[in-house]
Order: sequence, then C-alpha cells, then structure tokens
Amino acid sequence: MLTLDLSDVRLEYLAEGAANIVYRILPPDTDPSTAADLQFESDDYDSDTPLPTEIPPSQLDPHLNGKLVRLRKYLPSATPMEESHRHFETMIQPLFQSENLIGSELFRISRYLLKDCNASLRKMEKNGKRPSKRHGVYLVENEKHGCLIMDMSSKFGEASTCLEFKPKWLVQSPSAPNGSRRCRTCALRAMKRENKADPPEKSKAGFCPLNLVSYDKTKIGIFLDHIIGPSPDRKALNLRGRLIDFLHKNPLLDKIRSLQLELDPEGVFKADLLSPKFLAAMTLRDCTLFLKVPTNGKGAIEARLGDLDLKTSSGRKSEYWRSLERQLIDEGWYTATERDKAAHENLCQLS
Ligand SMILES: O=P(O)(O)O[C@@H]1[C@@H](OP(=O)(O)O)[C@H](OP(=O)(O)O)[C@H](O)[C@H](OP(=O)(O)O)[C@H]1OP(=O)(O)O
Ligand SMILES: Nc1ncnc2c1ncn2[C@@H]1O[C@H](COP(=O)(O)OP(=O)(O)OP(=O)(O)O)[C@@H](O)[C@H]1O
Repeated sequence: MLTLDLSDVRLEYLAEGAANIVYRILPPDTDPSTAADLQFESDDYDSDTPLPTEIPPSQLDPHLNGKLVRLRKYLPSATPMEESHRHFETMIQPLFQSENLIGSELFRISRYLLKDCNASLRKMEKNGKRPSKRHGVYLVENEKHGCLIMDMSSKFGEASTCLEFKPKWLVQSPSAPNGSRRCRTCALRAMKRENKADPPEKSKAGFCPLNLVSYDKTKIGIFLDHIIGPSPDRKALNLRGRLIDFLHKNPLLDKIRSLQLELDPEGVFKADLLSPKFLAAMTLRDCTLFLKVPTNGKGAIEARLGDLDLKTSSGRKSEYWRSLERQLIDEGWYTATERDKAAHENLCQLS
C-alpha cells in the first residue's frame, strides 16, 4: 500500500457527493515569512534573478501529478475506505477494462490532516462556500485511509472538456409494475420533484437514462441536452455531435446495463439484499461516468467510471431500498397515475 506523505502538500476542496469529498493536491505554500525576512527589493536584483512572485512553487511528488484525494464522510451507511477499495478490486475491477475505470490507490492518512480538513469544511459553511445540502456531515476522523484517484477535471490551459453524469438505472427496475410509463430513474425523479417546495426545482426537467442506451442518435441528443444544455454556438454543436457519435457506438453503457440486469434480475423484494451480487448491482446503479473530450476536434474521447463504492445494507439501506420501491409502486409513480387523473407530464422513454 502506498504510504503517502501528505504533510508536505495542501488539499484544496474540489467537490463532494453524499458520501465523499474530493480534494486537489497543491504544493506547500511558500512561507510568506521567508520573503519578508529576506526583504527583497527589486533594485537589488540583476535581470537574471526572478522576483519572489515569479519563483515557481515547489514541485509536487511526480506520483501525485494528475491525481486527486478522495476522503470518506461520516455516514451510517458508509464503509471504511480499505473495505470499499478491496471490494472495488475484487468485484468491480474485473468487470471492466482498466481504460474505462478511474484508477484508485489506497494511502494511509493522518488524523491530523482529517481534522484540518474538517475545520476547513466548517469555515466553508460559515462563508457560504460549501453547498448547503451538504452541511453538517464531515470526514471520518478515525478513518485510516484515503484514496488517490485519477483527476478527470479539465485543468487550466488543457485542451479538453470534462463532463460527468450518473447513468443511474439503465434498465427498468425488475419489480416495476406492468404498464409502467416511467423508468425507475424518471419515476423517482417525478416523486422527488412533487415533494419539493421550491417551484424552480419542480420545473427542472431531468434526463431519462433509457435514452442513453436507445441506440437512437436523436434520443441520445435529448439526453445530452440535459447534461450540457442546448448548444448555442458551433463549438458546442460540434462537441454535442462528437459525444452523440461516441455514446452511440460505445459499448461501456451497454455493459453497465447488462450487468445491472445480470446482478439483480429479480428486484429488491425478491433479491437477497445482503448478497455481493445485489450490492454490486446497486453500486452500478449509482456510479458516475466521466468523459474527457479533446477540444481540438481530434483525439480520442476518454470514458471512465468513478464512484464505484461498495453499497452495504448497513445504516438501514435495505429498508430504504424496499420502502422506496414500495412507495414508487403504490403511489403510482411508475404508472404515472400518481394523481387523480393520469399525469401526462414528466414521462420518460418508456411511455
Ligand atoms: O436512491 P437514489 O437512486 O436516489 O440514489 C442515491 C443518490 O441520489 P441521486 O438520485 O443519484 O441524486 C445519492 O446521491 P446524491 O446525494 O443526490 O448526490 C447517493 O449517491 C445515494 O447513495 P449513498 O447513500 O451515498 O450510498 C444514492 O442512494 P442508493 O439508492 O444508491 O443507495
Ligand atoms: N476522478 C475525478 N476527477 C474529477 N472530479 C472528480 C473525480 N471524482 C469525483 N470528482 C468530483 O467530486 C464529486 C464527488 O465525488 P464522488 O462522486 O466520488 O462523491 P460521492 O459522495 O461518492 O457521490 P454520491 O453522491 O454519488 O455518493 C463528483 O461529482 C465530481 O464532481
């Protein structure tokens, strides 16, 4: 296992999901006292001596280049990083080609660094820099490990665009009723939207994952418009066109769809919710696809899956999955009969 010395780097918050926080790795700050102590004055320089502001920051260990740090939050359903990583290596990695996965390495992390990150999160909450829906949940301070993951974000000056989305349920839930007019993802979204108090949120349309695996370029285009928005200029149109061609031909999404079906053919009421197969299906229903598209119009698009975390039945997850499915069925969200009259809005590819 990698023993990373993170005492000599800074972590900069990049983004977070429900269960993890992702950080950029920066070189250590140049000590401001050094410049002050030396009392540099520009007149003292000859033309070959760089000014302090022009001195490049100290370099990162080459092993950290192009990597991010991913750390686990404290949640009842979250598993220790080491266990989650072992599950990734044994259950998930063998299912895909390595070029389609976000590489991930485990490293030992100090409690001191975790405490430091938590203090920064609290500060970010005060100054409005942390999304409000994530407030109040922090990193597990007695976690022994973090993960070093491949950075898929576009960096300044890099000629590529990065997109990410969760493909979610690429095949209908096996326990959805006959005559369903919404897939599992669209049914859950319709239900969540109805329960939201905020009107703008209500009007937000979402994507139907079945469009993504429809082999129909027009439907893939509809899907993409939800992810990248309408294409206002030629450059964006070109990107849209390239992505449609790529997604239309790419076998990765088809692979995820087949695995979701194969690993959970019976659905939450009949499956053994503790079985590794069912839990792997739930992992594949919640992973993220990252796409890196070179903006020069040439070069291959990179497609990698991330957030392939071990799902467990702890933290009352089994109850959550079953009761959610029961609610989607009983309240008519699958059949679009949730109101007195059949709803004709927010339907999906199924209807
Ligand atoms: O229940 P779903 O399908 O809404 O998925 C949950 C996700 O919601 P989403 O619809 O993707 O916005 C949810 O994502 P967000 O909180 O919306 O970022 C989590 O990924 C959750 O998994 P976990 O509790 O972190 O293990 C996900 O829960 P699981 O069902 O995968 O356990
Ligand atoms: N390899 C990566 N490269 C670039 N950005 C990343 C990478 N992995 C994660 N991110 C960013 O960090 C965010 C949160 O990461 P991640 O999906 O791992 O969190 P999570 O808590 O596991 O998500 P979920 O809410 O699905 O449980 C992502 O949505 C993405 O914006």
